Amino acid sequence: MTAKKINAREVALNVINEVEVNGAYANIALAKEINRRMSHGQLSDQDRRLITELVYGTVKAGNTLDWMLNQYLSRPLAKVAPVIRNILRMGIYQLFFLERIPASAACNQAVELAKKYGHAGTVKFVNGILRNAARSPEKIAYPDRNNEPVKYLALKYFHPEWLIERWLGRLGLTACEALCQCNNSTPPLALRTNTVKTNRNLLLKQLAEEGVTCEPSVWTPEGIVCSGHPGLGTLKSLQEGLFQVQDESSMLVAHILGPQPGEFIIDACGAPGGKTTHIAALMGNTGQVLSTDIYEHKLIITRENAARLGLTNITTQALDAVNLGGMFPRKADRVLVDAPCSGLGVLRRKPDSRWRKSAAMLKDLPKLQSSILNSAAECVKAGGILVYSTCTTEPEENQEVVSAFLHSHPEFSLTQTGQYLPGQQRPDDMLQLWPHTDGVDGFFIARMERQA
Ligand SMILES: C[S@@+](CC[C@H](N)C(=O)[O-])C[C@H]1O[C@@H](n2cnc3c(N)ncnc32)[C@H](O)[C@@H]1O
Repeated sequence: MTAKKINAREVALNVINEVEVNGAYANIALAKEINRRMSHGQLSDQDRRLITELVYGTVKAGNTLDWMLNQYLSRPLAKVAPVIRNILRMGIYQLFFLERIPASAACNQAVELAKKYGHAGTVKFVNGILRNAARSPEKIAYPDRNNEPVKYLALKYFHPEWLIERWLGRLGLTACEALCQCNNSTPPLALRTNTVKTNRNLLLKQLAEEGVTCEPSVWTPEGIVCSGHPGLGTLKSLQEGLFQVQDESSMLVAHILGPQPGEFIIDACGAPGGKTTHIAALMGNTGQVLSTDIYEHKLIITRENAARLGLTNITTQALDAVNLGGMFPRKADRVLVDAPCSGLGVLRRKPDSRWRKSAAMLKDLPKLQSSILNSAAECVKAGGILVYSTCTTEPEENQEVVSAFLHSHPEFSLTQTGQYLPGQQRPDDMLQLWPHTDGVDGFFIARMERQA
């Protein structure tokens, strides 16, 4: 029996609708749909690539596509039915951003979808708008870069204006533009060698044999950066626990914490265990890492990772980290607080994440981050180390949380965090990494020491 031929654009439309109408996460909804169709043999590699490109592009460029469509519409786009709106968005995305797709194909396919999901009126409407856009692309004139930089950057690079306003004020136009550009690029896949089972050279060799194009990371001694690879799930080296997927900047955190064999270490916001398993490996599978998280279902993944990597020095406990201090007072040699944060340093990882953030988060999160840090700090022994990290770029969640903590905790002092980097050291007291200047995920790390 031959597998039913599927329409890649229709699959993409269904995923985009899931994201827009039901609030699904684009990467999860897309992976689910692709896996389901692959298992039924319905998708070629070419289909898979086109669907991914259409979903990621349409979701990521949402604001710009709506602005573009409004240049050709005589009524507000918001009044158009969601499914038709998404057909239009996907159509105009192909017209303006996917050069290899002929305009006629983009229009015809959109019309076919409108026939299936709309009525005679909507078919005419979709056809009219997209053919007009294809005929008159000059109607799309971006705001002037120097006179209206916020609007220009927001539309040109698909970012919310509130975020551009923030970054523009702090970074200036050139750097802000570079950051936005970087947020639209595909990040490389980074792997952390599991040093309990192998070493980086051996793993590089095995990965090459498995068809992975990769090279050593310059940031950490166990990091590997891949520029091409087959499906991760197919790699024997993954099943054998020879590596953990983890971005290079995230790998720096455990090095800066500096775990030693035999110690007792608490990872206060530990799931799904990227840093927990790194700490445990740096301890040579000795001592104990207590990895806590508020969600038990996430700790299951931590335990699965630990088992796959062959690490037996990890225990997990579901708890609210704001209560940690009373539970393990002065018991730990080192404590890591990898706090829940806005994630503004990792926007390039998920196409819809930039549209899920709000300025309000930057008011609410610091309160939780401070409560967790204050409580977790009580677990640190005299002479012990406390590290606070986030994957965001915003001072309210980073420098300001740490400064307020240090102000109210004179028994802790900041050590020069940049000095503890495993590669090239830096003079920074608190370390802020940026995608556009450092080429890694945006990350913040501060290392503190308890005197008494
Ligand atoms: C940035 S993620 C941690 C990532 C993890 N350290 C890693 O490297 O894989 C933050 C974690 O904090 C957890 N979390 C949020 N609020 C918490 C709380 N009040 N107490 C403990 N964990 C919390 C979240 O469930 C999330 O897993």
